[in-house]
This record gives sequence, C-alpha cells and structure tokens, in this order.
Amino acid sequence: MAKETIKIENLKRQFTMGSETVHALKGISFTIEEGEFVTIMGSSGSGKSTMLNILGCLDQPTSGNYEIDGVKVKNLSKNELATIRNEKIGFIFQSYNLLARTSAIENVELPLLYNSKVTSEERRKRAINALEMVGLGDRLFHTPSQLSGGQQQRVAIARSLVNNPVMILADEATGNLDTRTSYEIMTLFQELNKKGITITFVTHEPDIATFSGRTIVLKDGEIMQDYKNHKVQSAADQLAKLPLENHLS
Ligand SMILES: Nc1ncnc2c1ncn2[C@@H]1O[C@H](COP(=O)(O)OP(=O)(O)OP(=O)(O)O)[C@@H](O)[C@H]1O
Repeated sequence: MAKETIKIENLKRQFTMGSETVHALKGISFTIEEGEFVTIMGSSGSGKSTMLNILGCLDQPTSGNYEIDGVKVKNLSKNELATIRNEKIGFIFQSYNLLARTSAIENVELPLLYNSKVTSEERRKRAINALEMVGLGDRLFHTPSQLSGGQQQRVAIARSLVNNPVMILADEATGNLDTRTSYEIMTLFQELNKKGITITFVTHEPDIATFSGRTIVLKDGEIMQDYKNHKVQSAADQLAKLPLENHLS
C-alpha cells in the first residue's frame, strides 16, 4: 500500500464570532497518498482557506485528527508546528512571497537557514540544484524585480523544494499569471509530480483540476465530491495549442 502523506479524519473547524458560531469545516475526512497530485476546489466561502491553513499547520482544527507524514499534528506547540511546516511542507502562494532586493539563490536558500545541519556550501549547492530543476539555472543572481511573474513563481517553487518536503502545498499558485505562464507553471508542477513529488493545489479555478489526478470539491465546509481524474490533461499540450499572439515573454 502506498504511504499516506496526509490523513484527515472528521476534521472540524469552527469560529466563534460574538454569539454566533461559523462552521467553516464540518467533518472532513480524506487521505492523500505519496505521489498524488490533488486539487482542492470550491467557491468562495466553501472552506478552502480554512483547510489550507490546517493542512499547512498554520491553524489547528477544533476537533478531528490530522496527520502529516505519520506525525499527529494535534496538541503540538507553536514551535513544533513551525518545525513541521519547515521540514515537511513546501508552500507556494499566489503572490510568490519572495524577499525583494534579494537574489533568487538567496531566496531559495532561506528555508535551509533554519536547518543547522546544512553547511553554507551545501545550502548553495541545493539552492542551485532546485533552481536548475525549475529552469532558472541562468537566473541565480537576479532579484525578483528583474524577473517576470512566471520566473518569480519558479523561484518560489524552487524554494518550496529545497528542503525535500513530503508535500507541496500551493495556494492559488497561478492566480496572478496570464494563460500562457499558468500553463508553463502547471507543466512544471506536472513534471515535478512525475518525479514523485506530492502536490496539493488549493484553488477556485476548475481549470486547474483538469491537470491533476484527483479533485476534492468543498462546499459549505463539506466534501461534495472526491474523484480521480482518468483523463488528466497535459499542460504542455495546452501550452503548445495556444495561438502565437498570446506569447508575451
Ligand atoms: N477567522 C475567521 N473567523 C470567523 N469566520 C471565519 C474565519 N475564517 C473563515 N471564516 C468563515 O468560514 C467560512 C469558510 O471560509 P474560507 O476562508 O475557508 O473560505 P474559502 O473557500 O477560502 O473562500 P475564498 O475563496 O473567498 O477565500 C466562511 O463562511 C468564512 O466567513
């Protein structure tokens, strides 16, 4: 049996606002196996951000269980949660979240600074490797303002990979990008997934789901659908089909 990277059981999250209780997640259960590429989809207010915050160990559920890579997250202290985040999860955000005026290579090295076991030479080597993996081997010393949006997102993807996380957690990662660049980034995600990297992509865009092997649809804090996609689209093929006038870069 494949290894379970994520295991969630009857997860609930509620928020108290004055006398009112908002049930953002109402008892969610699913597992994500190592090597899966899963889209978590839902319209505004369905509970995606709440789910993402819990998956990313940024928030704790009100009740239920959450395990990542066999570690039970419940009852961990803030420091322990920070360690889990740093060691096990590679985050990718819509707005890249790179440090301005800091080179690509230094941005990618950042997650390794907290790891005292990694020497500065090793850090540099791993950052170069990660940047080469995302096709930016020739942009190591560029700062974010010297890079296009797609390239900045590639730096963020390299940063997410440098710690060898058990899962990449993407939050609307193509939300700021034009169609062509989105397909380029989805092509990269598909390549990384082929190499065995587990990806969870949280989005409100149904298009994204066509590129992943499985879709979980949330509605009003519940799972409405959880299905395997038997006809995964190739983002590279979609890219090739785009008319040339869309070529901006
Ligand atoms: N901190 C909070 N306090 C109170 N209610 C909250 C809080 N966070 C989320 N909620 C409520 O929980 C529900 C789910 O919100 P959530 O942000 O997870 O949805 P979403 O699917 O991410 O929406 P969007 O796509 O608009 O970001 C909403 O009704 C929201 O108002």
